[in-house]
Amino acid sequence: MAVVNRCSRAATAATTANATTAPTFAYLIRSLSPFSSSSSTFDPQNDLNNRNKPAVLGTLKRESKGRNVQWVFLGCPGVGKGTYASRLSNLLGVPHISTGDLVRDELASSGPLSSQLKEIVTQGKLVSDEIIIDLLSKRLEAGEAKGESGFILDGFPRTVRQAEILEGVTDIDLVINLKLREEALLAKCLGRRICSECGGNYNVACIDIKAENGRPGMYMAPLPPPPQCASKLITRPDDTEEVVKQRLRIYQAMTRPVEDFYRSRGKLLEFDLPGGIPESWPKLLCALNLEDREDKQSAAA
Ligand SMILES: Nc1ncnc2c1ncn2[C@@H]1O[C@H](COP(=O)(O)OP(=O)(O)O)[C@@H](O)[C@H]1O
Repeated sequence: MAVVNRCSRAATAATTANATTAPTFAYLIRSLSPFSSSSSTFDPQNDLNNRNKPAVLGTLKRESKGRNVQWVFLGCPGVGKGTYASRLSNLLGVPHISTGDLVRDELASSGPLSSQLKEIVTQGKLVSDEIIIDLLSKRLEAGEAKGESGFILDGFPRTVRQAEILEGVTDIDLVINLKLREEALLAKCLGRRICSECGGNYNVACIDIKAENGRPGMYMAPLPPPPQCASKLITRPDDTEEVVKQRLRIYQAMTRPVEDFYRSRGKLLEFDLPGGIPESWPKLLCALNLEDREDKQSAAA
């Protein structure tokens, strides 16, 4: 995918050379104990003037200090964090790091943590901050060794403590808070399918919410697998109705406060998904002042 910087704001960080390194394992672990307080970049005047707009979109150049973007995706289970984080990662050339994927990789590896994690994940609970930071640190460290810089985090931070630890070790430029109507979230989770062979993500749910009481309708087409994956689809064990409802409750209790954490620092970009990918992707790019030339060309073809 080709990226064009339309207004020189969000994309600036993506196109400049690497100047700082990703947080390292040692940094993150050191910050765990004793518990470190956050290094706030809160600017009350800026925040007051930009109630609905993250200050960071206007000041990204200064905050990014010439390195690749360090963005975070927030949002309820099923909202589509993985889909949009992965698209942006391709567009901006930075790694998409999903802590959910790290947990699932660890589960699949049958390592020492595996059985402990299985119990937690299948109950829809959160893994401890210590374990998740350990997994994330190892992933960042491996990426650093390969020359990666910047990241789009998906699924981290999920608690205020995780956000504070992250804040203590590196600057997050922007936090994209994806939002979707509640009635669509459960259906989207239950419709998720993964190809057991290639790892591709699909969704068999067709969301068709009718307009009602002045509220507009919403349509999200399924994302069907290609024929070669159709017979190899699996469902995540934590995508059952009972577990998804539990994950949604935990999101409200543990992760909702993370939105306030970043809102108060002027870093939160609220994005209401208007529908499926064809509608939402161009609007998200527009909100980020980015343009996907290849996407436009293929749409025009
Ligand atoms: N930052 C985190 N902190 C604690 N647990 C996590 C974190 N990220 C992932 N997990 C664990 O992995 C599971 C799957 O995460 P993820 O794929 O991000 O799911 P979701 O679809 O709920 O966003 C979570 O329910 C939780 O058990």
